[in-house]
Amino acid sequence: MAAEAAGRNDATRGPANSTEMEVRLKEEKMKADLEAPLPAGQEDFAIRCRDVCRSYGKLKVLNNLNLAVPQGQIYGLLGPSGCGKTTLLKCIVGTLKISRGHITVLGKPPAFPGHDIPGKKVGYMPQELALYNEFTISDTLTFFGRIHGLTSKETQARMNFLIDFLDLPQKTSLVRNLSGGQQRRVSLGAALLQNPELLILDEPTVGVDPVLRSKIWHHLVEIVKTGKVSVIITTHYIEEARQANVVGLMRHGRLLAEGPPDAVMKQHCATTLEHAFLQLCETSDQVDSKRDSSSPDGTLDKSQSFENGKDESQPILGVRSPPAEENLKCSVDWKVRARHVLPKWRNIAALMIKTLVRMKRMPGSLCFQFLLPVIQVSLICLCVGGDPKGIQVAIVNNETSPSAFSQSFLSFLDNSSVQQVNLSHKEAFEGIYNGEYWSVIGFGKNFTSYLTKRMLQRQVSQEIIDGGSIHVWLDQTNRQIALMVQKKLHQAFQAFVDYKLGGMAYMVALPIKFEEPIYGSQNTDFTTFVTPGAVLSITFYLAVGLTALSFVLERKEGLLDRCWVAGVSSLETMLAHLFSQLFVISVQIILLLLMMLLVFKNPNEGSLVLVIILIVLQGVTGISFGLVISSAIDDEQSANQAALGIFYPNLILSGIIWPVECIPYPLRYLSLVLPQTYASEALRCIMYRGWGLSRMMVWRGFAVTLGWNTFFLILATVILKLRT
Ligand SMILES: Nc1ncnc2c1ncn2[C@@H]1O[C@H](COP(=O)(O)OP(=O)(O)OP(=O)(O)O)[C@@H](O)[C@H]1O
Repeated sequence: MAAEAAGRNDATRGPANSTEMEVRLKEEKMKADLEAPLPAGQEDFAIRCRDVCRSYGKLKVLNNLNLAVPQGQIYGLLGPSGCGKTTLLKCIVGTLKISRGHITVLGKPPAFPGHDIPGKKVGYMPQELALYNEFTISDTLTFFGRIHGLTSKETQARMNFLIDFLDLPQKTSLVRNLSGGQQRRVSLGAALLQNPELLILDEPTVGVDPVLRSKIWHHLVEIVKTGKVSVIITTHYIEEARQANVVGLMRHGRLLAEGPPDAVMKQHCATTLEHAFLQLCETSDQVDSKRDSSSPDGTLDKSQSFENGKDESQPILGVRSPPAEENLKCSVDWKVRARHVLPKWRNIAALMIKTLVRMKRMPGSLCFQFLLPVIQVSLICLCVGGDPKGIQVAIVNNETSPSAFSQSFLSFLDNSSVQQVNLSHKEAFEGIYNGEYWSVIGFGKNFTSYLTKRMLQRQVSQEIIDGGSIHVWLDQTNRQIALMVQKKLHQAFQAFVDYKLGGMAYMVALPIKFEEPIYGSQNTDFTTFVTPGAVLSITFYLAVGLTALSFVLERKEGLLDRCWVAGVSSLETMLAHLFSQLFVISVQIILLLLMMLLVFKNPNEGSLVLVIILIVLQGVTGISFGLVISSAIDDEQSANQAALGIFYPNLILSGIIWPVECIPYPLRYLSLVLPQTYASEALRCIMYRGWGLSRMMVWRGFAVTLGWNTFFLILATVILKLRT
């Protein structure tokens, strides 16, 4: 149409020049040739694409493309790099959705419920290697065999054949130790494994030596002879496609020509397919430039023509557009639809075994994963929340007598925490200004007599009050140390007056009596507060770390697509990851609890079962959150940034290291909806108050955790589904 339109425009302007005439003649001739009916028996198509469009953002990659792969034949899809071949294959197998048009594969649209495409009817070899590097050849084929539901006997038989046919090394060889060519052959083997009805091979012969290349083509020719297997293959070696029954020449997202290789060469009077293709490209360019120059203003904007989708849509040669009858409405029984949606345990088991085998092959990494939480919780128990030790304080004591009160008082000061250094007034102040001491404690030379007067006389002068006081100058730059020094001084004074006054001590003591605590003990330290929240946080973030990269790497290596084409659904992928990581976090949690309760003697007044369930649920929430990151983000760096970026704000806002009550109000609402705020509180209530699920503060910790869990899992499944 575009060519006709261009022709009409030319006709109004005057006779076309001789080059244009030649182009048009060539075009007409080729059109007539390729529009000739196909030989009998080719009316059945394994694949039909009609007016298929697909864009990446504004880049229109497939442009009203029509293509038909006859049943039981080899179709060679040829075209320069970047013309859209891989995109088309991905649309055919259903890993990419088309923006417009229709595709039928073996009679039904891709991903049609119960059709097994994606599934065992199709063998797909993507352009990327899409192999697990830690697997052996045998593991690889066994994994795909499991997904396709082959018995181990069938898998073994096919494996032996493929190893022999593809000239592969021993089946116990690790994929990562194979050469590039060998790896590609293993990838081809995985596509051929289940004897699929449809083989979709994206450049299977790249990096393969000519002898094996010819062997592969020979095999393809053999398997299509039965008429039951169809093959679509892309290759950069145009000449090898002469062995195909039909070739399609693709450029700029549309098919320039489609037909048997001999016919294509004949009509271009070319001796090779490559020449024929070159000529087609030239003709296409001439038609394009002619169309450009015939636009009203002489400069047709190419992107505009792409946008309206009309000009570019028409193949310059007669590519047979399948009839409209293929707008078939396929109905499907609800049971089949339900089976299609429900996860298959076979696939989940295969994926879980895969993850466990990969873990087994990386024992160092697995041990590290098991030990990391134990190390982290040990560090927290050892280093956070305890009393500072060995704090140097300068003592300026102007009393010299050994029986002086000051000496007695200082003997009650806890020596493990406070290290006393006796100095002169000048040295002590120089030292504290130079940061050598955290405090200066001073006693006047009449401290003993003045303190006695303060204690016993009803009224005393200011001088006596001052002289009978212990003077303390603190370096308040470290609040914890300053608080500790103050606390130790109070304790020492209490012990001193108890010793000096015995039953009369009440006269100088603060009239506040702290009774036995209702919950916890008098000596509860900050570690006790931090540990439960820290345990949840460690479990959550290790689980995020375990999963955040899993899909990112698998997607990048084409493994997700390959599994998806083999019939694995997003939900199955998600559940398999969840279950296999559950194993890892279970071991982590057991080690962590042993360390916390038995080694560091953290108190637990409540149900250990509730404690374990809450920690496991937090781990599962971490896995689910990791799956969200993994499904939404494409590269490792961004996934790492997302996981790390969320770590600090969440830790600070969840009331783990400092009470939520300190958070100013608008921010506190945010804090309360985070996954670990109520959960940490619930864990503290179980462990230190011995509360159970009947208490709101406990059950709401579980409820919030479960809520986040469900939300993350659904979100991850939806994102993964939308992106495949
Ligand atoms: N995920 C993507 N996002 C954006 N653009 C993409 C994406 N994948 C492919 N493209 C672009 O789409 C165009 C077609 O790519 P495609 O991989 O289908 O080409 P191809 O014909 O298979 O090339 P080759 O033979 O080199 O593999 C290219 O311009 C490519 O840059």
